[in-house]
Amino acid sequence: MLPSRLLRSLHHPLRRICGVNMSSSGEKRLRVLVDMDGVLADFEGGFLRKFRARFPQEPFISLEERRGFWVSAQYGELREDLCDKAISIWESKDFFLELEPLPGAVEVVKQMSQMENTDVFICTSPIKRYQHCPQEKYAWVEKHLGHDFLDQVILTRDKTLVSGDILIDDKPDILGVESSPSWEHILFSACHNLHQNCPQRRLTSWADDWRSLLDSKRTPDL
Ligand SMILES: Cc1cn([C@H]2C[C@H](OP(=O)(O)O)[C@@H](CO)O2)c(=O)[nH]c1=O
Ligand SMILES: [Mg+2]
Repeated sequence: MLPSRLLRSLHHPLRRICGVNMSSSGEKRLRVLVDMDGVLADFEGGFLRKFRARFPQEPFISLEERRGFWVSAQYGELREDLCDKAISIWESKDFFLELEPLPGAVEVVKQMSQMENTDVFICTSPIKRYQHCPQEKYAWVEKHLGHDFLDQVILTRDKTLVSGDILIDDKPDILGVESSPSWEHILFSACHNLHQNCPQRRLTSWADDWRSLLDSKRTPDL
């Protein structure tokens, strides 16, 4: 490990060679990965609204009764054919684009990305039926966060490959080919994970103290 004063005096490319992600003031930058569905965009609320509108005669699962990450799994348990009916909702055009932002989400992401020594990326998985979803995820970010924020979008089916200090995500188990991802997974509370006893630290909503959470990951200036 190089002494901090020497590190600070190094030019940017050399800092990179040393593997240290430092700002020009010499402080380490914090890289925050923020999930989209269930964290920024209200997937569960949007799904329920559209499911009930499209299948008004069918039984549905209220948000209070939701258990387990996969919506289609719980609908399939309710009645086998409801699994495919559920899937048809998020495979439809405009489903992802028309999701409402979760309370506070847009404001917090804007504030977070303006914080000193903080890089914010949206890290989201598209569904494999790709006709609408990937394009609509970009369009959602442009609509709610602005065109420039498109530089901060990472679409991947494997979040373990993305490097960061924290990943704020509502899915309790985030698995992939990398068995030791660089990020700490912060579980964002959602109707489907509220009753689960998960080992991760939680952010209960965007009204929760996300600033302290970020600060807890910042390493003091060397
Ligand atoms: C099928 C399904 C997808 N999703 C979200 C998670 C992924 O987005 P994200 O990574 O932004 O949370 C996306 C593709 O699976 O849809 C749910 O949240 N619940 C579901 O039941
Ligand atoms: Mg999610």
